[in-house]
Amino acid sequence: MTAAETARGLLELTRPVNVIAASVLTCIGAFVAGGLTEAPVAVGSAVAATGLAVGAGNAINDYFDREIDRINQPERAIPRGAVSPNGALAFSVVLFLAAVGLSLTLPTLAIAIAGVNLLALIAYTEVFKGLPGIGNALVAYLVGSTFLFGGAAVGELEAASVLCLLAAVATLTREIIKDVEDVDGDRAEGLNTLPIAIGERRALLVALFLLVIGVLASPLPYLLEFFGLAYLVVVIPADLVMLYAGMRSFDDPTAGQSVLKYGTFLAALAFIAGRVDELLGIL
Ligand SMILES: CC(C)=CCC/C(C)=C/CC/C(C)=C/CC/C(C)=C/COC[C@H](O)COP(=O)(O)O
Ligand SMILES: CC(C)=CCC/C(C)=C/CC/C(C)=C/CC/C(C)=C/COP(=O)(O)OP(=O)(O)O
Ligand SMILES: [Mg+2]
Repeated sequence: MTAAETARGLLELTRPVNVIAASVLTCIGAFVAGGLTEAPVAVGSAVAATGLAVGAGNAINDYFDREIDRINQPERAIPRGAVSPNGALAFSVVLFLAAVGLSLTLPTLAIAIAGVNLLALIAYTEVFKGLPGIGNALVAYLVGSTFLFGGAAVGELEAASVLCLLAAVATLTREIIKDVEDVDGDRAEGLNTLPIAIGERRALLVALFLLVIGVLASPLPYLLEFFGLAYLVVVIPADLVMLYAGMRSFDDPTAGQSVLKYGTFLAALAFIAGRVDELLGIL
């Protein structure tokens, strides 16, 4: 294995798209709290801590999942041999320590959120992932908490709390669909995920029900006057993409969860557009 292949493998372990996306969510949490100009250093530290934590969480997840991934995802860095299991674990520890170091420079509430999240990321795969719905709910909380983390970094949580709930519901939906996609490897490893516990179709119905709740609640940031009209202009198409993804998952969970992921990215863009419109009065 060349150094370049190992470096590529280490980068893959972090799932850079998720690292960037989650970091943007933390930045949005600070942005809607009015913090980008008031506390730029704290926002920068929170964004960097989020990215490092997500990279660490993804790397340790692949370390613990290396046997499942030999069935479900053999092309991943550890099963294909690009990174050794111990190398992945050491890499994850370094990222976790860097996230802790940055988090300790933040206000107390942000430190508390980071502490809970970092412990949750370490415990997720070995403790919570195999519990029906519990592991999904923990990942959903972790994604939603990025908004709280960004808001806590600048001391304002009201708007961030609403975004937290919307992101958590959409993530919970996607996590359930992903478990339907992974049912073979998870069953081989003895994991009692939601689709294994209640059946794949019922799990998808639960996921779709949750998604409909989230979509129906999605106008709240506009109705509560956190965001301007531009938010609705962008979030309504995002809602339609997410609903399509939820329904597509019944015949193709792989396609459904992938389309849903990009629907949530469009929803995150709606948060940005809504806040900019609120500040500048564009629409
Ligand atoms: C209804 C409404 C308006 C919902 C808001 C949706 C929203 C903005 C959700 C945020 C989703 C997002 C951009 C998450 C960041 C990326 C991330 C860390 C996702 C969690 O990853 C866990 C996942 O299991 C990893 O699998 P994969 O993505 O396939 O690598
Ligand atoms: C704000 C701070 C300090 C931290 C935030 C941490 C965040 C946003 C975490 C996002 C969720 C995340 C990265 C969870 C890690 C575990 C993980 C990758 C769960 C999904 O993995 P599996 O259930 O094994 O499914 P796959 O490995 O097939 O994707
Ligand atoms: Mg995994």
